[in-house]
Amino acid sequence: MSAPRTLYDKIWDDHIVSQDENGTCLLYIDRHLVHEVTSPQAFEGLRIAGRKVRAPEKTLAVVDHNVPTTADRHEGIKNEESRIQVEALAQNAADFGVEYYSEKDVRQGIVHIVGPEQGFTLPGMTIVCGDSHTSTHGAFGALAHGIGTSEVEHVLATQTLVQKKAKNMLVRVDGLLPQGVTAKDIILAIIGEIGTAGGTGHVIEFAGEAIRALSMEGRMTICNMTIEGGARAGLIAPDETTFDYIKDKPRAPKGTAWDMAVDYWKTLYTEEGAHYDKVVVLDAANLPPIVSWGSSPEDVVSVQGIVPNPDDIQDENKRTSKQRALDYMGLKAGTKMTDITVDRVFIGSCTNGRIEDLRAAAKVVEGRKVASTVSAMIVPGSGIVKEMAEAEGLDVIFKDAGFEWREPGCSMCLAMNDDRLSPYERCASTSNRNFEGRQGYKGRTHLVSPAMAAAAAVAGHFVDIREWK
Ligand SMILES: CC(C)[C@H](C(=O)O)[C@@H](O)C(=O)O
Ligand code: SF4
Repeated sequence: MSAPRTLYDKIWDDHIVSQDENGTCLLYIDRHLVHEVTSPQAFEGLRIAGRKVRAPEKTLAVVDHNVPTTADRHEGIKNEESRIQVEALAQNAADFGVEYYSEKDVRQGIVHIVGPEQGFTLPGMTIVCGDSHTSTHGAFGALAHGIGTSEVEHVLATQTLVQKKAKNMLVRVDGLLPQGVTAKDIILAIIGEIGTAGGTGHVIEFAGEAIRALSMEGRMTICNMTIEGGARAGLIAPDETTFDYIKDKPRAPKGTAWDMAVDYWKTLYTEEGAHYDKVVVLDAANLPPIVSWGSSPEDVVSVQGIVPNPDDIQDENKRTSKQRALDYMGLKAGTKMTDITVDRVFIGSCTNGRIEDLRAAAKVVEGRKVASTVSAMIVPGSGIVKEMAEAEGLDVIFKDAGFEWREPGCSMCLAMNDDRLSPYERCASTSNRNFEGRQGYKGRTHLVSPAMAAAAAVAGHFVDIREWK
């Protein structure tokens, strides 16, 4: 009998085209997502070599990073650099016969929100994109990770990728989340515990009662940020929640193909006794809402906590780097997190720009007003999310409260379009990265859940959402 296998082992084994003596494999790639930032040279490479895209039907292109999020974008993109990148993708998609969602298409949005929404992302698949947050798709029990531009070219040309297998890591989250605590808090707490290098060389499978209880949106939030914990990819075994989400999505299998697919998807779980190289266990029932205080996603504390004191750190390098983070963030050790005021609030990104995130934020702000000291914006992750939200009247709730209601895109998650922080502005953000300059030169980012961001917008400072009435 063969040794029990993990979910990762199974998907890996199912996609091996060939294998070297040193273990390097050629993997078959089921789905390739493409955006405007990391694809221009890849398409250019094909052009120069006179090659075609091997499997256009397994490739989907969408613009997200550079598109403006203001309503007037439909009249054309004013920023020259952005316009050139967006036009290049449109041209490349047309030239190579790849399906493309432009900023005028309701299906357009952040690539990692679009894939699942269209049923392009399915369990058991290998999925790549020239983007680190491709790990998001692991929520469906797909092996999904980011690749570099030369690999984008390789996948476009061959529909395969050269890979070495990573190790297996398990993160088990037991118990159930308390009221007000979300998937975002789980993943921030995990990264706080394992550090940004904690998952290096591993694929993390998330399991346990708390993960099972999450919606697909919550699972995507968790897998999205796996990459911030250093792992190659994140995985969650598919179950009824997954199948319910996928059913009837535009590209999902239909009829008997659906039944056959579900039968296969049900085999995608880790077998009893399978080996993990590393195991981390967390208790969801004791988790508080989390806020990041520094310039790394591992710099996190409970909203009831204080800004930590770097002097307490033994390791000199670490002490210096955390002191630098405090200086950058303009914070003093010992400050209560709830005393920190914010200037901006950004609700969106591939971490938290889905319908459930907007519902959670709307629930918090309904009938209230954004503080006069705060400027706040909601950026739906896709045109479909925007449409759904508007059908439910969420846009009205947000606009009445004083939020800006924008068009879909990466927006202020990264300073690659017009949405950005000014120097020293402090932002409660539902995105995934808080590096120096991430949201704009000298901007200060605090990572939080959508409900926490919404509450900060109203209060003007961080508040414990568990006490929100
Ligand atoms: C621009 C892109 C290559 C980048 C990534 O790979 O993640 C971006 O999406 C990000 O979040 O920093
Ligand atoms: S929303 Fe942010 S993290 Fe996601 S793909 Fe866009 S820039 Fe990257």
